[in-house]
Amino acid sequence: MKTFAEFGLEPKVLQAITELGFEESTPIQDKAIPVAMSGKDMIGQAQTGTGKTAAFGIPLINKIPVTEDRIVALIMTPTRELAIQVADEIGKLTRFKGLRSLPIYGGQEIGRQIRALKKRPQIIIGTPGRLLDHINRKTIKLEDVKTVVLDEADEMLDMGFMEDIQSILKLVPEERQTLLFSATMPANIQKLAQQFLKEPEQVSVIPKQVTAPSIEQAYIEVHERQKFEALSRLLDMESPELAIIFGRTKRRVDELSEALQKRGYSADGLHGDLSQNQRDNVMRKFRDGSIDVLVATDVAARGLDVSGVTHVINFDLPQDPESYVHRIGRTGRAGKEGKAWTFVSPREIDHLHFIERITRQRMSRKPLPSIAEAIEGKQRVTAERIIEIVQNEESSEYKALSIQLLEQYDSVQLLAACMKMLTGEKKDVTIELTPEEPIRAKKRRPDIRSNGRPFNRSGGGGYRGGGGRSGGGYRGGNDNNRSGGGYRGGGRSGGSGSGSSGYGYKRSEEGRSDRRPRGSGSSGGYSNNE
Ligand SMILES: Nc1ncnc2c1ncn2[C@@H]1O[C@H](COP(=O)(O)OP(=O)(O)OP(=O)(O)O)[C@@H](O)[C@H]1O
Ligand SMILES: [Mg+2]
Repeated sequence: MKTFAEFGLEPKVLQAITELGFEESTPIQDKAIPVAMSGKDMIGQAQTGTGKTAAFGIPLINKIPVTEDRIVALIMTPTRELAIQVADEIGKLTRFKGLRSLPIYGGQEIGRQIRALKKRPQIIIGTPGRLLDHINRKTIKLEDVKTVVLDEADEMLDMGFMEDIQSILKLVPEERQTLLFSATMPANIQKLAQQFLKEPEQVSVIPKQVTAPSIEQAYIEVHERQKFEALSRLLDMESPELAIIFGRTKRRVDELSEALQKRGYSADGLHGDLSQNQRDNVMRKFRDGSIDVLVATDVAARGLDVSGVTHVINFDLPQDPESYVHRIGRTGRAGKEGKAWTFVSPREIDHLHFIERITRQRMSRKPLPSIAEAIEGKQRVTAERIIEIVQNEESSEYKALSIQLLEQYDSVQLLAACMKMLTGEKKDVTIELTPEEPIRAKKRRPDIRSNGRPFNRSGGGGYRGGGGRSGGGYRGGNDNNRSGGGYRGGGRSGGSGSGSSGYGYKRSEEGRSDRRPRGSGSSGGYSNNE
């Protein structure tokens, strides 16, 4: 691991990194920053939550002169939320240097974006659809772009953005640097790379398995109709700080978040059919902790970095191994620990094993949490809250009455009554979810097993072959909608337990801004929200 000072970055960029609290570079940053600074094209792959954004962001910001007043860098992301989050991180990194960056995504009023573009940002972070819209309106010109980053390139392909990306890149001068990043690199990514990258250097930090080691993975075999009960017991037993629950379809997400609310959980849903305002709100509430359960489709699977996400629950089994890897990667980020639970119906068990094979990672089989475990979990949380109040001495105004009560009643009984009140009884409402079809095991190509390389990076012969999406309803329920979504004002931030892993994630306390929603990103860059 290096300190950032060793890369030969501008002092103002270094200062911003220090401000963010990054003390050492992560392994992918170690490898990718020098390559990016050399001007070469690059394919960068590393596990979820290992700092790929800064790996491309830092060299990008370092190389743009402050005097520049044209769009010289373009970053593309598959979803709106990700565009906003990346713009926020870029904004923070350029805080002292004072470059201007702007997120451009569907769902936000275009006039507002046009006005913001008049301030001459040097860096645009956008979703392909809306970018094209601006290009067609001539409100964005790409003739001066010198660096292009495709974040989550494989997902953009999967979402059918290939043509859009082609049209966009045709307008970018050949003389440019192109960087492509993702945690997963299915073989078809080579097609994109061949077309758009020039002799790219492959930079990857993939140890044995593609999922981050900090994530504990388990599954529960459960019938479709028992899933909700299983979920509510699991939530009680585990009492996550923040949890993301993935459902297969928009309807599922709507029903599930409503059902959770009815049962008294503080949950809300996110999917591509919500208005941008709604999406904004949900993300903001989740980031600042005013809801602690986010129910989402795969629209939230990629790239989102919300600190404090301790649990990911796959209420429905994901369609493919990549989706699994990215979904569970919303936890266990920046060296923190996380837990991933996956529900699988008996008929889907083959598909689960298929995912295990491709990710080269076993999930441990767990029984359905019992009612007793659920109750115990809830009581534990109550006890922790009580102890916290005791330790912080926050209850002195209750002392006089407490003494009186203790004179009359048994102390254990009193405390038990307090705990009962605090824990709250579960609201007894019947929940009926529309059942989802089980996922059928995907047709496997014979070369997958013989080749055995998860997320083959070397082209040819790997999982998914070169052929892009397989047809026939595979990924049918996915709703990553092309126009992306909007969450204004950034607020992502992830502190890591400093030095928790000795793996390059040290982050000093000053630099942490955990779960504090930020306003307009940072002073240097401007973001779209004002
Ligand atoms: N050198 C560093 N030290 C400490 N924390 C870091 C460092 N670099 C990045 N981080 C933090 O780690 C978290 C994850 O980073 P990032 O979102 O870039 O991950 P990623 O590799 O892009 O993951 P994904 O594959 O899910 O998109 C962020 O909160 C980021 O601020
Ligand atoms: Mg990322």
